[in-house]
Amino acid sequence: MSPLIEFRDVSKTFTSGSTTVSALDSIDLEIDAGEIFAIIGYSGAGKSTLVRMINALEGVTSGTVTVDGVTITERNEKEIRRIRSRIGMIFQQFNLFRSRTVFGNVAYPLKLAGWSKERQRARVAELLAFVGLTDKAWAYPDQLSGGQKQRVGIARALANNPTILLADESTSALDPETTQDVLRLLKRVNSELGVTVVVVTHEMDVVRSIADRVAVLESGRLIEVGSVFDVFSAPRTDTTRRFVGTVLKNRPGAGDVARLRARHEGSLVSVTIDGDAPIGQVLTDAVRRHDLRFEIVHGGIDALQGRSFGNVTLALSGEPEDIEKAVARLRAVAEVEVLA
Ligand SMILES: Nc1ncnc2c1ncn2[C@@H]1O[C@H](COP(=O)(O)OP(=O)(O)OP(=O)(O)O)[C@@H](O)[C@H]1O
Repeated sequence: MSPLIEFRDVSKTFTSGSTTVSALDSIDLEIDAGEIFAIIGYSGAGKSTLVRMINALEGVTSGTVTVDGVTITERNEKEIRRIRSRIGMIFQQFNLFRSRTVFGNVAYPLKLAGWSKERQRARVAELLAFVGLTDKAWAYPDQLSGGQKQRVGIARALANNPTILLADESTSALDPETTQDVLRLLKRVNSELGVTVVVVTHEMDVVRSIADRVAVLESGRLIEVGSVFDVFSAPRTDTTRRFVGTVLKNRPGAGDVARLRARHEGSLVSVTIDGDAPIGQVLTDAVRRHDLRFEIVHGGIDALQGRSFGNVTLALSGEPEDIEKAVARLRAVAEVEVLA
């Protein structure tokens, strides 16, 4: 099956006066129908530029972008408008019309598409029920909380039954609890309506909460792409490791190791937990068989896409050969590193 969204060797440069900025550099990326795909990167990495190419709000300098089999970078305005009508978008600042009610905001794209008043009413009622805002139909945006405003944004973006929803930093203006509410709603948009969702964010917690796959952008280049589990459990670049470190307790850094060494006797051993490896059982056996003691001194275990994942650092003390044997047994079930 061909991907729903495909970037082939896409580059983008912005030129103003004598300065040229490379916003995107040779991007190859595929997003499949039905997935929740996240694009993460620091400010200026090129995330917005990339996502805005999907609905042709941004053009390419070179390369091609194909959406549902149509190479939009080669199409005229009229054809682009037709494709755009199948793509919804939500924004960090919600972009609602302040002078229109919630009903008026959600009905707006339907009005533009020439729907009758009666059909508009029925569709808006359905959308407001879906996002849980039926009782706010006649409120104005200024009377709503940030989370409610984003729900209106989502209802409006869904009005024309899009196949793709683009969410550009859609929770960045919200507190953590409201963020989770909105992310749960986006998950329902994906699972109940079958909409492919592309989320742009600088927060790894958003990626962990919602995405199936993630791409990491740095200075306009795609440095990593994979399932959320794979990227979190085995990040291949320092930038990705830093992002992962913001939500998961990782292997201790150099400063942590020095501190741990000063406070604990024995060997420091870092064990990566992935799935249901019987780490506890191996440790209990080792303690029983050899004269060994252990202390858990750093780390934590979390759930990631339904699997346990994390890292714990143990201080193992006892005879060196017994520690070696215990480490060998741990190595049989997990990734283990003896910290220098
Ligand atoms: N219209 C423009 N004119 C000139 N430069 C631009 C324009 N749009 C983006 N850029 C530059 O392109 C680079 C990528 O910007 P982009 O907004 O895509 O990054 P981002 O990862 O979305 O960042 P942020 O999280 O801060 O929004 C930046 O260096 C930015 O300054």
